[in-house]
Amino acid sequence: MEKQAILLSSKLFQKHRQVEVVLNRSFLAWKEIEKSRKRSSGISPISERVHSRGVQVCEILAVGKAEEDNQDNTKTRSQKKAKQHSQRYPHAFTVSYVRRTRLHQWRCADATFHCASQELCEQWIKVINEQLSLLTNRPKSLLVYINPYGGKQRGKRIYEQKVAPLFRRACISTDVIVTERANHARDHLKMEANLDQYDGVVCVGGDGMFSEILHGLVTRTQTDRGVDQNQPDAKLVPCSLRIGIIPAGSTDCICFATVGTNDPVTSALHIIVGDSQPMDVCSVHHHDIFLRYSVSLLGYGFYGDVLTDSERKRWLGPARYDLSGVKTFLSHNYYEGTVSFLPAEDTMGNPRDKLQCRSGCHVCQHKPSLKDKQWEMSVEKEKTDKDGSSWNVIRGKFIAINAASMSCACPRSPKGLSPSAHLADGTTDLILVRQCSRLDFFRHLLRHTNKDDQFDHSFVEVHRVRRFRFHPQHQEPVSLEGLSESPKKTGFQAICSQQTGCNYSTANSSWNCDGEILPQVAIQVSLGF
Ligand SMILES: Nc1ncnc2c1ncn2[C@@H]1O[C@H](COP(=O)(O)OP(=O)(O)OP(=O)(O)O)[C@@H](O)[C@H]1O
Repeated sequence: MEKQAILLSSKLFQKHRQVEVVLNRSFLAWKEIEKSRKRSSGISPISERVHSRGVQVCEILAVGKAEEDNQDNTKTRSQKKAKQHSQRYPHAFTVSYVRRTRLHQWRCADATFHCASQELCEQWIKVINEQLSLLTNRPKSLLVYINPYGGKQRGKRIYEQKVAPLFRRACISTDVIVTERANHARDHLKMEANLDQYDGVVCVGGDGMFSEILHGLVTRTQTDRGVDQNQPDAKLVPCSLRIGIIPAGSTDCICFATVGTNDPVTSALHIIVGDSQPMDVCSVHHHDIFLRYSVSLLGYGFYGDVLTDSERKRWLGPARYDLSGVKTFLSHNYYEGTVSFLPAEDTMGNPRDKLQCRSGCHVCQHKPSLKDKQWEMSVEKEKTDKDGSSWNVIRGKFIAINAASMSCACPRSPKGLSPSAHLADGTTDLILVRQCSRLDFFRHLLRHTNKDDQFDHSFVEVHRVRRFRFHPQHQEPVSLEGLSESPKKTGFQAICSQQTGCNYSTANSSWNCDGEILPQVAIQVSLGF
């Protein structure tokens, strides 16, 4: 590897120990040199034990003058020594940086260095700041939406106590909006927010809140660029702003699948250092009318029923999912319909290859370009128009039909619904669970929590697809009014019961679209970007 030129190197003090601190363009390293006498075979040579530490410049959050420590906390001998040193060398700077702890968790650590002179201290601060200013992917200004009612209703506290101090430390300016109603953030993003002044949007909440913000931002981008969302074949224009998630919901599945944990501090640090992860967005239509976007799970049958039931138990908090899960499992409903899908034949991975999608994933990086996709789309249309041969059609009775555009891992199911699903390869994993015994379905569900292959059952099949459609066997009541509006969270049954002449049939389930219930059962789904 090419050795980088040293930008600055000095002998400084960290606590009472002397350290050699070296900075190059990508790394800040400090090494402590401790002299100790070792006795061996009668002679006493002086040996040097070297402890070295370091941090990549891209993981330094901030550098600044160290705050004076006026507290009298000198109890031990080493604390006394450190205090004497800091009095002798009062000019000090603190580097705040990312420290990786257990399993994907990040913490903010501080290293304070005492300098022999004020000039040297200021030089260090200046040179490190110059290097930080070269990192152009870092946000400087963020628009933050907090859902005060998500999860255990701790969103505001989590933001103020754990996140805001880190943003301040990293000199990120923020405009904070605490939402006052459902869809407040979506509507604000769609119509009011002056997006030019921000580098990103932060969502403090759960998956439902993320979905709101995604809809606001994607819709605003399409409207500004004249894209008709009602066209299932329309190529969506990617959003220029990134969305950061501070988990404060009940499941936080999207945060868990992208970061590997649902920890607010870790997420805040990823946002500060400018990490980003592209994400596939599915558009869901009903007879050429746009319904919603989805980035994680579209689930009909089991997961649709769990959500419908759990929405009536919101007062129970996150525990509602467990209760509704057990109730739905015991009901053991299955639903008849036809699933048609266009397999993703040109993708490098498959749903059972046990490859986990991570940041910089090579499968996502080899996703076909927009140009290839446009070509593929016209071929696909020709084939479909002539004989429909490129679409696979499956009719049957299903306990669950799930489309996972990401693993959908969460603390309840660390592997997720589709452990090898990719975040940005332009596909979704379509999982069909056919009618089976309650015991078999239980075995399948159990495999989401252990190492066994959850697709290795005769009644389960999985396909990596670019598009799919579903038609229920039983006619659904039709009301096209207000379809493209976000559905209320009261469920399909409740929506129907409010409409005269609408006869809901329990022969149909409803779609759970990233934690929201869709008002229609027959849907077409295509990958958007
Ligand atoms: N001020 C508010 N009052 C009531 N509802 C709100 C408010 N702000 C946002 N919401 C709605 O609350 C719903 C749930 O929020 P959120 O996703 O943050 O929490 P959750 O449902 O507990 O978590 P998860 O989605 O991870 O299960 C969202 O659909 C969002 O539209």
